[in-house]
Amino acid sequence: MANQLPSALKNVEELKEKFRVKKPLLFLDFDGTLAPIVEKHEDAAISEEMRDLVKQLSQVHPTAVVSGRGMKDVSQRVNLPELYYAGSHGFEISGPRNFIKENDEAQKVLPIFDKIEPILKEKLQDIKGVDFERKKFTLAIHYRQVDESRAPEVHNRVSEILKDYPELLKADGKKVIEIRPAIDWHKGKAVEFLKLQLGEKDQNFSVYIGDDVTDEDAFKYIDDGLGILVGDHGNKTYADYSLEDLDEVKEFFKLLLKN
Ligand SMILES: O=P(O)(O)OC[C@H]1O[C@H](O[C@H]2O[C@H](CO)[C@@H](O)[C@H](O)[C@H]2O)[C@H](O)[C@@H](O)[C@@H]1O
Repeated sequence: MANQLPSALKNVEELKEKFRVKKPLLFLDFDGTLAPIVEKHEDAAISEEMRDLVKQLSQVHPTAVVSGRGMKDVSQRVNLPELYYAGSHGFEISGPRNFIKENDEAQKVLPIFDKIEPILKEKLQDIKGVDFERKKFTLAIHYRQVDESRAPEVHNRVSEILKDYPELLKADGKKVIEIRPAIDWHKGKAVEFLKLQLGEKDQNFSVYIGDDVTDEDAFKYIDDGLGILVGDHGNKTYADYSLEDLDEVKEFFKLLLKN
């Protein structure tokens, strides 16, 4: 059981009771929550069953997907055009009827990403298995396929280069380093923004489901709802409940859909 948190499955009736008082808005992370973690980031996929459950849920409760992936990438993988999507850890947001919102301050940092990407690639080229994933507003350096003994070297080399770029900061995820604009914006703030698009002011209750340390920004930030941690990322969590894995996520969705 993740982090000794109470199980969202075992407490589902209590949660549904809360939903009767205030209408829930659902915020769902992608990798590790809707799609299983796999070796190569480009192979991640949502199952038909999970997609169908998210579709059904979104017809009952306003739903958004909040991901570290690029916005286009995650929206294509989920492939439910009726949903809102926050990509690049919330720096880019899209929604139905061509809704687009990008973080203006982060736009200014884009040329620095263009500059630093080849430098990092050159510095890390001798470490077998390092893989880059450029999103519009963030750059991921994956090391899932790097020999474990060399992972600290990847971190150290990236930190060393970033010392010259105060406009960027280094964050960690599951076997990935995420380079982000050094701006006070994250998944939690993206959720606050999305609440205004999806719900009515002060009338809703936010439910955020995620598995990674970057989801903690949302767990911490949401003050009118609850967080559900999938699995265990090994760090302190601000979530309120847990689900063990994707099978439990599906089970939880099925119970939410039951009258
Ligand atoms: O916020 P999320 O939707 O959970 O995205 C977080 C990162 O997920 C992806 O990387 C992770 O999943 C990969 C596929 O399972 C895995 O190979 C990798 O080790 C994980 O870190 C994605 O590639 C990143 O861009 C996201 O930021």
